[in-house]
Amino acid sequence: MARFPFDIVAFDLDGTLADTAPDLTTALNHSLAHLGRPPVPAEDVRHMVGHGARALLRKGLAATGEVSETLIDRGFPVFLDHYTAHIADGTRPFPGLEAALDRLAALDVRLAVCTNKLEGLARELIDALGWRDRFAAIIGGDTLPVRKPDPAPLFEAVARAGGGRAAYIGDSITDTDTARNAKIPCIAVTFGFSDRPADMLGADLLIDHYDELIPALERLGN
Ligand SMILES: O=C(O)COP(=O)(O)O
Ligand SMILES: [Mg+2]
Repeated sequence: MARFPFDIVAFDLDGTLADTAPDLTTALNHSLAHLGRPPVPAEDVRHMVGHGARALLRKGLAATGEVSETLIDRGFPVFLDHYTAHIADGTRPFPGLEAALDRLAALDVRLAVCTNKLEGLARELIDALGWRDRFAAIIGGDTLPVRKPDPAPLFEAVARAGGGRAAYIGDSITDTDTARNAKIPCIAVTFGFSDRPADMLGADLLIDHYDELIPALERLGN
């Protein structure tokens, strides 16, 4: 049998590995309520995720009134406290994900996470989902001085996972831009948080379900 074409598969986190929208929505609305703002519907919050927690709060404020750095500074610790305490209450892996990760591990493929979530939150979530041993590297939005779509975090994830031929899996334009900037092949999931259709993201391939991941990687690498 031909060797699997990738040594490392790196994944975005929110909207790619897990549907984190329920807990992000609850924490965002908790911090908005603290600032006297009405809640934002979960369906809108999905499209606000991908640039980190402060950006999420900024978008939540913009959707409900004025935005200022003072308000963000006041709301941010409230958001973080709530989110940390409830990080996996309603967050679930996307269907078929864990079976696909098992199959990749059995093929000796190393796995990494490259997210714009704060690294500490990403690690908390990965632990809470029982995934600590699955990932050889976890790079967050604050791990380096730059974050996605700068290619450096993805390069760092690949390097910390031991280096080699890599592919990146994501759900947003930030992810496909990151992969293009890094010249790393990219698969976009169609079930994530993107507000634009997945076929507009410029990914090399799309998958509608994690059952399609391994065949897609084989096609991408050959
Ligand atoms: O917005 C965030 O907190 C991170 O989102 P990401 O995991 O899709 O990079
Ligand atoms: Mg994402």
